[in-house]
Amino acid sequence: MAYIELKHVFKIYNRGQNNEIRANNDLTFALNAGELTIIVGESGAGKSTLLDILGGMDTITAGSVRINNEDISHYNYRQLTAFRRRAVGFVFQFYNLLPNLTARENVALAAELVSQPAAIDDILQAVGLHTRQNNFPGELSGGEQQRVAIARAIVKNPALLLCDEPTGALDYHTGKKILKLLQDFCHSQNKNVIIVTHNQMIKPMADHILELADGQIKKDELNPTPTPVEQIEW
Ligand SMILES: Nc1ncnc2c1ncn2[C@@H]1O[C@H](COP(=O)(O)OP(=O)(O)OP(=O)(O)O)[C@@H](O)[C@H]1O
Repeated sequence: MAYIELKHVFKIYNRGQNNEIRANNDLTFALNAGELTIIVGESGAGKSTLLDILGGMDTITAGSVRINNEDISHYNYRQLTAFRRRAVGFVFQFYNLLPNLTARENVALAAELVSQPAAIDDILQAVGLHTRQNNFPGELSGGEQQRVAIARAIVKNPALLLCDEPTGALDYHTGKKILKLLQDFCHSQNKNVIIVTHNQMIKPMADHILELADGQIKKDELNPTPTPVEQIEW
């Protein structure tokens, strides 16, 4: 069953003017429940715009966006905020942690947003941060900070986890560990994980691959046998 369904989605900046930009230009696709999806494409292809739309952080110019049978395309600001809190976790390239809160406090704050969060101790353990939970972000390495960011996103137990270049600021080995965490979260808990990346080499880890160019879908492929992250080299 489709968990996400987009039909003829347009996101147009400066509509009708001669400098009109079609960041998303007629996107139609469906993602099944429980899929790890990788979205690749050149800079400016419209990947971040699409991720923002899927996460209810941006509105569309035309078309429809259904997520888990909710049509979010006509939601107002308040409805989108409620949708984001309830259903979506975000992981960004530069972590976006609150610097004056410890790792544990960053995660605890996110847990307060939802009615049924996961246990904070279990999540910190799962991302391997239980021994560093009382450290502030500035005292942690890039990889550790990204693990806090993932813990903060998954403690909400979101059905949909959106990741924008989650390994962009990390070295090869640390990046690989982060991707493994994301793949495990998706497959062990049957969650929907979407990763935007410039790295074409990690496509084999995905169940579903979307390639964007000039705001359009150039390829929409299913991968019935995703490769475990530890077996991928790049
Ligand atoms: N707020 C905005 N106003 C005008 N144009 C915008 C705005 N946001 C994005 N764009 C344009 O929309 C297009 C798609 O941008 P987007 O950030 O989605 O691309 P991307 O594939 O994520 O690129 P990158 O890999 O460089 O992050 C680009 O041409 C960008 O300049």
